[in-house]
Amino acid sequence: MKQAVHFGAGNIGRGFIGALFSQSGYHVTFVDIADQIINQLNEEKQYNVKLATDQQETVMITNVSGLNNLKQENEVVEAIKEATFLTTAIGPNILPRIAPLIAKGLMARAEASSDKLYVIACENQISATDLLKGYILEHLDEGAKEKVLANVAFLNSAVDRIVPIQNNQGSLDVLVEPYHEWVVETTEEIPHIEGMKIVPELAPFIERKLFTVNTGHAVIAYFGYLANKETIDQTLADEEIYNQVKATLGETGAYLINQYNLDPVEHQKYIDKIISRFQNAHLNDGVTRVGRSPIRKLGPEDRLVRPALQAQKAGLSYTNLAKAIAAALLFDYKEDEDAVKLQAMIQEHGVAYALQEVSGLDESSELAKEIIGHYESLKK
Ligand SMILES: NC(=O)C1=CN([C@@H]2O[C@H](COP(=O)(O)OP(=O)(O)OC[C@H]3O[C@@H](n4cnc5c(N)ncnc54)[C@H](O)[C@@H]3O)[C@@H](O)[C@H]2O)C=CC1
Ligand SMILES: O=P(O)(O)OC[C@H]1O[C@](O)(CO)[C@@H](O)[C@@H]1O
Repeated sequence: MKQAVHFGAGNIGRGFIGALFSQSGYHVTFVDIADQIINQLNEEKQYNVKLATDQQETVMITNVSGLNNLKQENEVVEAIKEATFLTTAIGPNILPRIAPLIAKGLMARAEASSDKLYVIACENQISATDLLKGYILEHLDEGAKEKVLANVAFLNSAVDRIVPIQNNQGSLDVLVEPYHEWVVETTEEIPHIEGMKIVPELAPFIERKLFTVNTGHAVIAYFGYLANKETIDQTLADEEIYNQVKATLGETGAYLINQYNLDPVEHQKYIDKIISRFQNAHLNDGVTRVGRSPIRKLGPEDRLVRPALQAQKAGLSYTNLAKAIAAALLFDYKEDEDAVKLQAMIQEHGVAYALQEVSGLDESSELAKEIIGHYESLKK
């Protein structure tokens, strides 16, 4: 049987990427540090993916097992030797931590076989696979690099499926939205995986997705949090926030249409479809999950700051994006490590310092001034 090794047996791992491999006839070895999930995967060897619809259709996912990367290094290396695909859905900040073990696996594989391996990081981050490749190469000497690179293709991708935090402690089952899109960039022929779309150039896809799905989601999460809402769909029922989301996606949309020559009517349909996905009450998706890791989300290349800077560069409006960035700076959720760190930074050094530090925005820039203005009004 064909083999896939997937790092991160969490929501996207089990609910999306691992499920597609299994449905394409692969055995999936999930690699994670969560003992409970790993043990359960090995005992039950299957789980259900449930669609968040009125009917709650269920798909059974079989041919799965698990390994703990902290305790079973050798077994992970062996699994990598046998795999056709190696994927991750673990969070961009975790990629450097798994890179040494992947490097070991790739080295052992290069010694043992010349079969091709496809490595794809499935994270909400532009060029996540390139980042992972960079971290892996740091752990290989020159000779090893050449050997490894001869038979490994590193492919960037964009992943889109909303998988909320699961309220089913002790179960491997995953509730997911019906919609999904997995776009992988390559010009070579690669083994067919159900639901994987191949494109020669990812930039328009990942920017369109990141600056519509993820920007829109972030706007809802941060304004929802400020308005004491619990979930994304509840927040969207608030007319003022709904209009704020539409206005912000109007700004990212104008940039995307201009940058990638998109058809404005088609792009508006894409925005409307995404807003309807956010309105799915079956997902019960918390604003604190979607707003998680605000330092990452306020990064210069991420879903809020990058489109604002790009819109500014193109002479387009970015005022609603600036307002959303201000709302993100007010996300003081105590259980989020990033949020706690960000609030401490703002408290100690002020918001202008945080914008410089986290988003790379100079306090004298037009964007920073506008964000700080909105920040002061929202704080009241
Ligand atoms: N949940 C969603 O709807 C979507 C998530 N994504 C992206 O997918 C990635 C994963 O997100 P989720 O599945 O939601 O997160 P999650 O928290 O459900 O899953 C992450 C998994 O990684 C594991 N993990 C953490 N540190 C590890 C380590 N050092 N070694 C091995 N395993 C480790 C955790 O135990 C957990 O099982 C993120 O980059 C996210 O942005 C992308 C699209 C949709
Ligand atoms: O996973 P991240 O990057 O923390 O962001 C939360 C996000 O997860 C998703 O639910 C799935 O893509 C996004 O739509 C949302 O913006």
